[in-house]
Amino acid sequence: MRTALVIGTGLIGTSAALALTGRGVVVHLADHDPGQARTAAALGAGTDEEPTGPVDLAIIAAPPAHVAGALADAMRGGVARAYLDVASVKGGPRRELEALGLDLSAYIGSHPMSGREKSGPLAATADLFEGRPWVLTPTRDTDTEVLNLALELVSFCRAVPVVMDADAHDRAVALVSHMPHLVSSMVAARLENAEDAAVRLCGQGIRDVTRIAASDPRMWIDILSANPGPVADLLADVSADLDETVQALRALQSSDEAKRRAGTTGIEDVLRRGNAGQIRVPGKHGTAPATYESVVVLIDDQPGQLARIFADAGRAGVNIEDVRIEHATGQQVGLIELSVQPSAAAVLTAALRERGWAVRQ
Ligand SMILES: NC(=O)C1=CN([C@@H]2O[C@H](COP(=O)(O)OP(=O)(O)OC[C@H]3O[C@@H](n4cnc5c(N)ncnc54)[C@H](O)[C@@H]3O)[C@@H](O)[C@H]2O)C=CC1
Ligand SMILES: O=C(O)C(=O)Cc1ccc(O)cc1
Repeated sequence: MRTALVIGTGLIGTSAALALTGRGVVVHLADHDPGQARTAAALGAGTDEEPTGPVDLAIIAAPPAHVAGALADAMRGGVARAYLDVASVKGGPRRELEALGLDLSAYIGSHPMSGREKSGPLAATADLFEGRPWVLTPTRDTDTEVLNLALELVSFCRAVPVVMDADAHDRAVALVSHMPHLVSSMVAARLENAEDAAVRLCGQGIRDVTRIAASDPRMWIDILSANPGPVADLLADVSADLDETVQALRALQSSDEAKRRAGTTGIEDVLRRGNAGQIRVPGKHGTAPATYESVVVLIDDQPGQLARIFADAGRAGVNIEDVRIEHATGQQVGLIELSVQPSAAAVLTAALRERGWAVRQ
């Protein structure tokens, strides 16, 4: 990738632009508020001058509700060879684009799983995405060149590509991002009218739990509006836990010893389930790649091959955690190494063989 256009130069757009500029890519910056693009340019993220011809990759980093419109305008203007968005929700924007009747072979949805509670270019950093998962949601229609440019972007930002189906992504982020965001807001909301004497005692625990509650509500209304069902289902589960925990705590206030014992059991249950969930949270840099298993496939170096293999993996219900592509010099074939969870390796191998792929032993 030599040239890129970032449309929406806030936290995410400017962070990607800084990373790309640092890798020698010529980056053009655009925002519906020209002041934001100017600020990003002043930070060294690129130039706010318009490109003179189509760039290699246009990155749409506007709020989710504006993604389809901004993408459609950019595609109709032919500003790039490939188009990618970074919105936190993937199913809705794709369906909006489909409804607009655009040719989506030059488009790929994506979502860097890294961000901050702050917005705007001044909060941006070149290393924001380092070591973090960056979800790509190619479909069978995605051109291989477009997928390759997206992989290049992820690699330039030193993130880890994870290939997923758009709706599976939306269910996953409901669990690991959207529902926790609301819970964080609800905990923080308890502090609004609390006494100063109490708030002064806040320690690291409540800082951790409430950090993301400082985010811009307008952005989160957009995100939650695009993923309401999965988030509501998860919050209903949290709500059931809350009801049981309230009952257990009330039982602890009882004068009846048996009830108090039941209360202790109830509290212990939620705390132990919390321990069991917490140990599954990967460290900042995700699960170590060493825990993945590789499935290696020989592919023809032809348009659409990569997108097809990812779509077949998605259909088999397997998430690709990482990809490495090796092109055999002078030959029309390449080797693609798909890293997956160990439990998924056999499933993926069988599913790909069934669909005619040359999976290596
Ligand atoms: N904030 C976070 O932690 C993360 C956000 N995202 C996604 O990244 C995207 C951008 O989010 P942030 O950078 O946090 O927001 P931000 O508020 O920092 O920046 C958004 C920028 O887009 C501009 N904009 C709005 N509508 C536009 C349009 N139609 N055309 C051009 N520019 C437009 C705004 O002026 C603003 O400068 C969103 O889709 C969000 O879901 C993804 C991962 C993390
Ligand atoms: O600040 C944090 O820890 C986040 O998790 C931020 C975040 C916000 C929105 C996303 O779509 C992804 C990440």
